[in-house]
Amino acid sequence: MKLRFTKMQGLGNDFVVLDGVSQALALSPIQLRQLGDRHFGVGCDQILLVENPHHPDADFRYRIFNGADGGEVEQCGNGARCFVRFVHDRGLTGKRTIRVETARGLITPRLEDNGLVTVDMGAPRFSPAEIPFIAEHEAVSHSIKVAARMVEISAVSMGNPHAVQVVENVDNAPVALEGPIIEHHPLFPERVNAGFMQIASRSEIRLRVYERGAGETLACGTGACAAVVSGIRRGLLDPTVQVHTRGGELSISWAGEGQPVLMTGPAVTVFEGEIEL
Ligand SMILES: N[C@H](CCC[C@H](N)C(=O)O)C(=O)O
Repeated sequence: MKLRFTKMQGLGNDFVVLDGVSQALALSPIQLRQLGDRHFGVGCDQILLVENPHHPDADFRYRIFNGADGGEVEQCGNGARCFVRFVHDRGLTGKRTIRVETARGLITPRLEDNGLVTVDMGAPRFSPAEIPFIAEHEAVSHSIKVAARMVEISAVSMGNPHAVQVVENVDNAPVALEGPIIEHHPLFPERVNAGFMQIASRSEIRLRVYERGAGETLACGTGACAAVVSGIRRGLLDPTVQVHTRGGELSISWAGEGQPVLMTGPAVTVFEGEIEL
């Protein structure tokens, strides 16, 4: 079948975005993997499928599939910003603040006058069962065995699971070695996104994320949220933090337990295309 798509990126985290509102779309895992393949398909970190909502309070539903394995996941921060630009630029809504149904609840992105997008990502969750993470109790951090060493990680859910560690310098952090080991760690039954955070100051971090089902990406929006939240809980960060990723900057704010995480950053349309699947 011939499929029209829009290629987008948020800080270099790139997406194939599909309009499931104007047309009914149902793609198989094989077709999703083909879309995500950078050699035999379009190529992207994630595929975003925009649909009409099921939830009565939502304007849209958006589903997220990791490009490398076609697996459906609960949340995507950079994708949420691209989603807003997509529905706005395609005239699917005249609203600038949108209620969006995701697999793990409602989020509220807003298209700002300056072209950036601010997303209320909802409140982070820390209980092991909600991550999910196999642990006796909730804690700010847990020591887990990774290769030949013990690593202190903070387990956080932004709807999707994150394990964040603090490193001296992200440029020489063991992302390639430890990322896949943490992603597939037996203590994370649904796998996990592995964050490597360098504390530059109380209001600035540098971050690299080895993403579940995608490998290291140039930026990870939910990873930035999880890193800032874990840094605040460790007493290392203030409530508003500039996050320097390899793809650019995000601003993340969190006022504390039970409060939503706010993320602000860019969303860019790269090109429109058509592919025979
Ligand atoms: N790989 C993630 C989904 C995409 C998250 C990321 N691209 C973001 O911007 O939050 C997961 O499996 O949970």
